Amino acid sequence: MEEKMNFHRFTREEWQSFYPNGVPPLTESELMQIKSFNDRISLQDVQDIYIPLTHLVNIYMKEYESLQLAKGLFMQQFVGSTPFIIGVAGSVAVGKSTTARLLQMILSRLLKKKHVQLITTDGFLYPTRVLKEKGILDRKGFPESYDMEKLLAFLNAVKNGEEFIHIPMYSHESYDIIPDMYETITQPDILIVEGINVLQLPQNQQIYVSDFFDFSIYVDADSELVRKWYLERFEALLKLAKNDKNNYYYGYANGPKEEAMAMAENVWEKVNLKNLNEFILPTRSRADIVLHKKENHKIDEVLLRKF
Ligand SMILES: Nc1ncnc2c1ncn2[C@@H]1O[C@H](COP(=O)(O)OP(=O)(O)OP(=O)(O)O)[C@@H](O)[C@H]1O
Ligand SMILES: CC(C)(CO)[C@@H](O)C(=O)NCCC(=O)O
Repeated sequence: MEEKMNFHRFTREEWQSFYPNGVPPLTESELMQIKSFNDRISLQDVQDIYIPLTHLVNIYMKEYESLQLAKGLFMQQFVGSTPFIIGVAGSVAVGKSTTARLLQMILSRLLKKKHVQLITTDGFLYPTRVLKEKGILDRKGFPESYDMEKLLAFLNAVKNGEEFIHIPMYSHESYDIIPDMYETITQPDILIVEGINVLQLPQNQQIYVSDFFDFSIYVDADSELVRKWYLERFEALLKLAKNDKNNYYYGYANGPKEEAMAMAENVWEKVNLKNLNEFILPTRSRADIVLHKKENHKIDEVLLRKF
């Protein structure tokens, strides 16, 4: 593929050999902690893929800190430390939040002094009420469904070291922004920002979201596989919805299964696959790292951007 000329391409074995030892493996309790948030995660991936990846992130961080210091010296000014921001992009249901959580856990463990926080851009979606007013309820996840000004202001506040920043929260269960509930970001050293839109170009703004990123990862897989993961996750959501009247899928969960699955297949095709092809996939070449997955979420290839 043309775009991939901009990348060094490594097999899993090659990538793993870049950091084969020199780091103590994760302890049993740390591995259990990882399993506890998703028991399907391959611990081999953690060791083979994520540990070398966090070391690469550390290299980028050291470079970033030294540039910040040199700029301060040049300006003859004290410049406090500025948070390092990592973007995690990719399709709906490709596994961005799982990757982002793994990265957060491993970075916190390897860099014990660093305060690592994680957010998703889902919180910056317009609430359903506003999407309806704008007539774009069926465009959820597309660029116009996000309050990009708010996301940019948030990233700016993080970089400027604001003490407490409150951001809205999104619920996959209610399929909406949760009213009056906020997440608080408290001066992290590293902030991981996960979302389908993190590498997208601006709609009307002067700056890009990615201008705030110091490192970025694109989680990639064949769209047929992602479709399968989307439908599997939907099935799991349906089970949870069965006895929960407040769940958006309550009606579907208690109706014929084929109807519910046909609806999800249609949403995949008309919304999420379309969004992937039109707006998400074209951002892949902007990432510093591409993690390519095959069946069972197994990472078979890692791409590192050349320049
Ligand atoms: N490494 C992994 N091993 C096994 N299962 C995984 C892995 N990563 C993700 N999954 C599963 O794939 C599905 C999608 O993952 P996840 O919710 O992390 O995706 P996402 O990209 O964050 O989705 P969205 O954009 O909709 O929030 C989930 O059912 C999750 O449990
Ligand atoms: C919230 C997003 C946009 C991204 O996480 C996605 O999960 C979503 O809800 N997409 C809209 C179509 C759907 O219901 O899957």
